[in-house]
Amino acid sequence: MRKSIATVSVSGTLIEKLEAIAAAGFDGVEIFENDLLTCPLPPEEIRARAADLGLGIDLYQPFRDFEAVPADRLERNLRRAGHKFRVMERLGADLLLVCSNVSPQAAGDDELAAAQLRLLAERAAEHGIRIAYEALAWGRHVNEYLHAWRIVHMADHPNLGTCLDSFHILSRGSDPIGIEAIPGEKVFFLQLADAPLLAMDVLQWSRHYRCFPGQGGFDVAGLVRHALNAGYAGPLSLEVFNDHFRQAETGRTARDGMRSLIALEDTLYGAAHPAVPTGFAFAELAGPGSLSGVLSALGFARTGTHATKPVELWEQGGARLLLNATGSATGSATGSATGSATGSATGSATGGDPALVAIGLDSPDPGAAVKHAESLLSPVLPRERAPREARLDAVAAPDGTQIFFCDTAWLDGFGPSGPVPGEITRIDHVALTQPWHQFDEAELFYRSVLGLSPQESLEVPDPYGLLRSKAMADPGGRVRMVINLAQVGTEDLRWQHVALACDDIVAIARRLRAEHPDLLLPIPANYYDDLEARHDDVDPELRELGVLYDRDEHGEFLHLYTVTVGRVFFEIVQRTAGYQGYGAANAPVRLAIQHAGHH
Ligand SMILES: O=C(O)c1ccc(O)c(O)c1
Ligand SMILES: [Mg+2]
Repeated sequence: MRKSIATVSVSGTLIEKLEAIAAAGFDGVEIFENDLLTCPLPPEEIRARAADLGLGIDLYQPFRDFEAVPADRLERNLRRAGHKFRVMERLGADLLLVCSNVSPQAAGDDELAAAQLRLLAERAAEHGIRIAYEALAWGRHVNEYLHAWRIVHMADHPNLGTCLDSFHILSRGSDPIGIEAIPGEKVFFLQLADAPLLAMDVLQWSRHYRCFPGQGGFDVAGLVRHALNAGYAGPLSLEVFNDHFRQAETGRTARDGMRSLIALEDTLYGAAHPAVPTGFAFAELAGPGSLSGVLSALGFARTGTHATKPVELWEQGGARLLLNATGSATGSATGSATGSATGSATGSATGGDPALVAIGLDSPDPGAAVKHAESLLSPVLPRERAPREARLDAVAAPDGTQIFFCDTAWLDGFGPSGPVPGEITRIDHVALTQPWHQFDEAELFYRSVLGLSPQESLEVPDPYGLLRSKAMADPGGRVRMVINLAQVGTEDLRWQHVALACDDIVAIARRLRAEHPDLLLPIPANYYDDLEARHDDVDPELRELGVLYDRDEHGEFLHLYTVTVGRVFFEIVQRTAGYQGYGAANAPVRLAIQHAGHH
């Protein structure tokens, strides 16, 4: 389908926006009036630049507060519209978005609204222009899409149709099934935006928190399906007002928008994800020395050294960690030695401190997984194949973390290794703090490229700010990823952690307290006083051991944390009876203690 995007969705000047939008592969744009008014070029030149870039100008918008007004205001509104029509002719745009009137002067009179919109459509027709009437969710009288359609139907003019906007429809909780009652050819335009599910004033929600489909909580694909069923054949056009997108890198946001539409089309056409990962093969930590002591203390044993690279394999139960002694941007030793070529941020951000640089995922079909990732515009990392080295398919996540799709052959590079019995059974989850402007991009990446489904979304208080957190998991709960966004004053908080699953955390905690008392994060007595006030059946030994506790409707969660080394710390977790969360209630306690250790 034709893919478009409103210029308001990305940062930059109008020309920068057009260039980035074209580079990302879009077919067309909606030009926002503000971008035109602030552009030094005349409309004819903007038109020429767009044409040179291969972009159609699919829509010009918005035209506000037109309909259902007193006669004197109608005259002024028509005069204003006439001016816009001439601008649009110079621009080569033939569709004008008119959004429903928000003014207190508007009358709640559908017949008046229809008559005046008909008049507008007649004037527009003289210029070869069509009008798409859109119900804003906060319109004074018209704020439901079917209401806007009733007025369009009543006005009955070939140059007047409706514009559907997924945000306005879904934010009000309207059922999008009603779209199927609108003749497809009368839907002149379809705007798409997702949003996190927030309980707030709808105008503020729309103007600051919209995001690309697949980054929020709306079923945007479901709505599009209704429009297609109705016979809609126009563009899918992203229209996103977002405070972060307005500041982020233009090209990157445009590409992410394109990724979102490609993923949406995959959903629409029922393309099943070709290779959802089935488990963690490994987590790779780069940075010399200090981590091996922590791993030994946690019960890991070094079981192999890579044939050609300074990388060690450490194992315990089904958990595998790679220690990469280089700690440099050359990144993962398992597959490519040139991850930096993709613009990986990992190395430079690490600055030599231990950091998590790569995640290996057990994949039912690594080749298909990487092809799918590539179709979603993820940078595929170059592969090197040294003797005895497994060929590995990898892509870069938005923050530069390398994601490897593995079959079991990757282990061959480390020579024969036997099972290492121990208390740890496997990797439970990996948590990565994202740069502030890449959080939404990371969510879309993990959802679309890996096929993970969103779980809980939280805001966690930290002593110096607020941490936004989002969890995602595969259907079997074997691959769990948590992405965090640190909004913590001036400090660049970039912690990452690997959570390790076990079946008896009390035994592990007893041993660690006895043998490595400085390794564990100390938990305040106030925490346990409160815990005992909330639950009268919690094992009192948890207090002595510093084990944290949570429960949900399914089961219990016990966990503890190590101190942080470089950017990395470890968590040990024990889930019982299908507990699905991550101990969110305890996150503020952890953050406060971690910060205390850093000051
Ligand atoms: O926020 C607004 O005013 C606004 C304007 C035009 C639109 O298409 C829209 O969805 C919202
Ligand atoms: Mg809109």
